[in-house]
Amino acid sequence: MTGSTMSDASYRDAIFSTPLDRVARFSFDERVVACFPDMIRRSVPGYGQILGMLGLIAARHLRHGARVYDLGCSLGAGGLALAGRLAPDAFRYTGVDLSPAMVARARETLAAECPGHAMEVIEGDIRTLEYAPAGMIVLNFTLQFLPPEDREALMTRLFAALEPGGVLVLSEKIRAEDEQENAWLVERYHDFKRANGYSDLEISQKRTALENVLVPDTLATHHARLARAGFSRSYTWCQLLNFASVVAFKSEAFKDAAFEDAPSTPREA
Ligand SMILES: Nc1ncnc2c1ncn2[C@@H]1O[C@H](C[S@+](CC[C@H]([NH3+])C(=O)[O-])CC(=O)[O-])[C@@H](O)[C@H]1O
Ligand SMILES: O=C(O)C(=O)Cc1ccccc1
Repeated sequence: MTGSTMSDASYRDAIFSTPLDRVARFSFDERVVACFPDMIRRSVPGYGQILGMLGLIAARHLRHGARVYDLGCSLGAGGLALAGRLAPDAFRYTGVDLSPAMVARARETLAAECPGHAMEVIEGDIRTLEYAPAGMIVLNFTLQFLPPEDREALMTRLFAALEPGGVLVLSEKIRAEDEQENAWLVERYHDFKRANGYSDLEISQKRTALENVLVPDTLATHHARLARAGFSRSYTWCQLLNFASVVAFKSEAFKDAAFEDAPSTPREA
């Protein structure tokens, strides 16, 4: 490989910059992959900070050598962040993504950037994947793209896959319960995008493309769903405008119980 690896190739996001007769549903195709690092950094407040915290959360909560799933890993940014913080024997990374274009690029990037670390990327649907036991599961802006009716079943399966004492990190675009508060957050979010160089046309066309594709929940909905899935505790540790990140813990108390017997009702830590 010469000075610049394939993984460095990222273009400025101009996908919605020209007027479109018909705005198609947003999808993670080749065009999005080509500009994805620029798109996500200019579009998600706190994205870099949340990635940076993954290593710190893992350092505190991950059993040495345990598996980390990064679900909807896109280009493997979560894996890069963890490998930058943790020793090669501290964890085994499994990224999963449905988009073949994302998976191909993620594999190249992680192979080039994380020598010595155990990094794999699976092309698949996180709703149907057979999960191995894991010490940490990351969903960084992925659950929001699943049909709302599929979200609870996934969280229940992830709870079952987590080892006792394991941690889940769930980052999401959120909706505020109160309509006025929500409108204020969305307006300031559009200001944030404008300040990051997006035009009104880009903001409005992307908004149309994301309708019924990215469906945000409220934080209350997330916490209640996590509790129903079995998580003993969940905390919102980060919120910037209408983007937030939550950690949820599987109690050590499950150590004495068979994995399959984990109850679907919440328990105290
Ligand atoms: N059912 C599914 N199964 C697997 N993958 C899926 C599914 N649905 C969507 N995806 C994948 O979830 C990812 C969401 S992006 C995650 C950013 C990353 N986590 C990051 O930290 O850079 C978030 C965003 O673009 O706002 C895409 O790569 C989809 O292909
Ligand atoms: O751009 C938006 O409006 C978002 O909600 C964030 C985002 C970032 C990358 C892909 C899709 C949505």
